[in-house]
Amino acid sequence: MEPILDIQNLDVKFALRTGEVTAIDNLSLSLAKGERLGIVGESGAGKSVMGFSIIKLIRKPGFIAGGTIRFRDTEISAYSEEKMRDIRGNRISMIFQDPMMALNPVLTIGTQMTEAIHAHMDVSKEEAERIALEKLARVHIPSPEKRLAQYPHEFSGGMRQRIIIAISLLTDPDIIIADEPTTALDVTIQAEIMDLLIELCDSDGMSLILITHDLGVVAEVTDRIAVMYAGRVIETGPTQAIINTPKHPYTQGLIKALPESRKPGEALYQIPGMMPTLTDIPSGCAFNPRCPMKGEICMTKRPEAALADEQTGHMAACHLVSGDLAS
Ligand SMILES: Nc1ncnc2c1ncn2[C@@H]1O[C@H](COP(=O)(O)OP(=O)(O)OP(=O)(O)O)[C@@H](O)[C@H]1O
Repeated sequence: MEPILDIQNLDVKFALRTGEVTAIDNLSLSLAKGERLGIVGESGAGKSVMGFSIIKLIRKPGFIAGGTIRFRDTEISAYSEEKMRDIRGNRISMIFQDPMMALNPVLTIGTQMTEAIHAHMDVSKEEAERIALEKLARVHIPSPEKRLAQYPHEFSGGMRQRIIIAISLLTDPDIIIADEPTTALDVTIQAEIMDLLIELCDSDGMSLILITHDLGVVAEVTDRIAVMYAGRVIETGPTQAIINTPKHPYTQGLIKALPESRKPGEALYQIPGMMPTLTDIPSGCAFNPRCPMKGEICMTKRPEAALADEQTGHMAACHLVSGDLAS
């Protein structure tokens, strides 16, 4: 299927006083229409920087140093800031962990929604209100007419996130990038918001990029997963393949660390060590200091993505998968 978003060889760097560091390293990913893609990895893997790069919201000292980003059949990586505003918050929306950050506490929900509509669409006040009501109903907010006149503090955390999703839907976007959208919410509300995102993708043909450190959540929600480590995608494939037959020792560790993998009476597993900082990425495979299966070659040669399953496109950047290291 023709991808709606296609990222090729993306490099993002930060110009620090001590020199340039690479936050996203030669990343390639594509997203099909209606597809739900999960981006997982521990803190510092580069998930958020990747999400911001897609909508070109990388601020100094960060910059996109190379690669291409195609949205539909247009290359948007070369777009000016002005042209990008037609895409951002319009065709591609991004939502974050804390809905309060995105809402103005002194304006009613109705005002914020209609302002967002007028920023992208030339419609009357009445039409803007109609769209706002329709989207609030779309995200299952009860009594939307009454809710339009209320302020953000009058809503619960879960309801505020629904409002953010409603705002992100105002322009019927093609893609929603959701960066840890439920991390601040309790588990039941988290599941409701995830169900809502699935419903919106299924019914409206919208695509979703779900960024989270929680492999358990992406397993429930996504069709495909990309696992990131130190700015690279180290494994990608259909969700079931990643969960059931992970190939990269890092992904295997993430799965072992899931609460549901714990056996009764055992302590919760933790991958030893930490994600490297950008100024200190090990040579060879960046995961080598933490890898239980490393060999000589892992210390010196960086593994390229190798196909683990041709049919599904399951790939892993590991010398075990390429056959350079005997398992
Ligand atoms: N403005 C910045 N200046 C320098 N380094 C930055 C900046 N923003 C992010 N980084 C670095 O880029 C790397 C990737 O950060 P990013 O926020 O994308 O990670 P993440 O996987 O989303 O983690 P988390 O789950 O904690 O949000 C980190 O090492 C981070 O320190």
